[in-house]
This record gives sequence, C-alpha cells and structure tokens, in this order.
Amino acid sequence: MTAHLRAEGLACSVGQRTVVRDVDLDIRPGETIGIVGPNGCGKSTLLRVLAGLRAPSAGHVLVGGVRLHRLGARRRAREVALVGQEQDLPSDLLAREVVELGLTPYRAPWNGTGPRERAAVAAALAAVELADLADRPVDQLSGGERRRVLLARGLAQQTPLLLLDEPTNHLDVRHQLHLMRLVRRLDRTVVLALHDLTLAATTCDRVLVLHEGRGLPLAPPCEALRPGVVGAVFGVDATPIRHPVTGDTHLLIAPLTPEHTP
Ligand SMILES: Nc1ncnc2c1ncn2[C@@H]1O[C@H](COP(=O)(O)OP(=O)(O)OP(=O)(O)O)[C@@H](O)[C@H]1O
Repeated sequence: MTAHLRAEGLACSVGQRTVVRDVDLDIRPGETIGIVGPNGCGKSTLLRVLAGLRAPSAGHVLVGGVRLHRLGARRRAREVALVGQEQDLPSDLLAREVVELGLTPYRAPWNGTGPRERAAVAAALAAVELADLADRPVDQLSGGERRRVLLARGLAQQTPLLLLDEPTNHLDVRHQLHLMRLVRRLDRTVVLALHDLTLAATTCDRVLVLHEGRGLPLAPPCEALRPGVVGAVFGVDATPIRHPVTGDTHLLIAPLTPEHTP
C-alpha cells in the first residue's frame, strides 16, 4: 500500500504571495522523506499542496501517476492522508470516534460501524499506544495524547501516501522515538515536516530542505543536512556526531559565532 509521489516545478502560494517554488520531487514507494526549513519557509503550505487541499500556483502533483488535484475529494482521501499541525477536535467525541473519522472515505452514507471498522480503529489506536484511552472524550486528553489520536486517525485512513506536519510536537522523547520507528515500519510512502534535524537525519531516507523560497534537491540526510547547508539555512553551527551505541549520525547544534551565544 505505497505510492510513488512526483511533483514537477511545484510552486505554492498563500494569497498572492509565492511561498515556495521550484520543488521537484520523485519519491519512491515506501520512502520516508523529511521536509525541513526555518519557521515560515512553507513546509505546512507545501504539505497541504501535496495533500491536494491547496492548489499549486505552478506545476503539479502526481500520486501513482495520477494528477492529485484532478481527483474528487473521496478518491483523493483514499490516496493521501494529512495529519496537520494544529487541528481542533470536536470536544464531544471519544478518542475512538475521532479515529473512526479516518474511515469516512470508504463508507457509504449512514453506514454503521462493523467489526472490520472497529478492528481498524483499534489497530490504529494500539499503534500509537492509546488503546486504553479509546473511550475517553478527546477534551479530556493531554496535548500529546490528542496529537496521537490524530495520528491514529491518519493511520486509519489507510492511504498509500501519509503526510505528517510536525508529528512529534507535544510528544515526550519516548513517544517521539516510538512514532518515528512506527513511521519507518509502515508499508506506506511518508512525507513529514520536522524541526528536529537529528530526527530527520536518523529516520528519513532523504530530506528536502526549503531555503529562501526554493526546494534544494532531495538528498540523503548526510548530504542534505551537511554543516554548510544547515549553517546557511538555519544560521547555526551543526556538527555531525556518531552515536556510540546506535551508530546513527546526530547533529550537535550550536550558535554559528560566539556573539550569538545566549
Ligand atoms: N492564512 C495565512 N494567511 C497569510 N499568510 C499565511 C497564512 N498561513 C501561512 N501564511 C504565511 O505563509 C508562509 C508559510 O507558512 P507555513 O505555515 O507554510 O510555514 P512553515 O514552514 O510550516 O512554518 P513553521 O515552521 O513555523 O510551522 C509564512 O510566511 C506564513 O506567515
């Protein structure tokens, strides 16, 4: 259940302003791709365009060879799920009812919930370690728990392409690692916007860096996040360090010059 995602000459605008342009993507089925860049560089806007929720101002998006923006809403929702950064949850719903909303694209109107649907919801909640809170109203959940309910809804949508906007926001360190491991194991193509460069480096197959309104070429983390690029894009010093146990490359971040030291 994975998708080949392509974007050619993609430009994304907010109102009349082009936020990001020249984005070319050729993402293989099953790849995990990170999008990084400073605040306001257009990560969320780009994800909304890749989800088909916002039209590109130039170029197009192909999912499995099909132009995404030409699909109807229901068909599109079977191809791609987006878990956005901040989403208000209806306060009178239980956690499992929110996750059930992920099944909407597959349901006939007014259809009830059968055993298959219930199993899919339970599996999605279990995947984010929330099985115990399935019957809790969402307004009685913590920020991190609500975030995981939304992730479970995205998983339940069972799309070949899954887009996650800052999925580790609000999550404690263990749940951050759990989520990233889960993402790696999914048999799906995943694109996620991340602020944590080490998570991007250790989890993603390739990384797209947004810089000065443009997408740099998609590249493996060690190349996309090399110190010169991180310095130019974020204005910080990044030193790659090999973790003594896992062997993963972490990025040690420091101010670029001593006078920037807080
Ligand atoms: N509704 C809006 N109206 C006007 N401008 C907007 C709107 N939403 C976003 N923008 C602007 O579009 C640009 C891109 O925003 P976007 O949210 O895509 O950035 P981002 O890279 O996801 O940021 P962050 O890292 O802070 O989440 C920013 O300059 C932002 O101020």
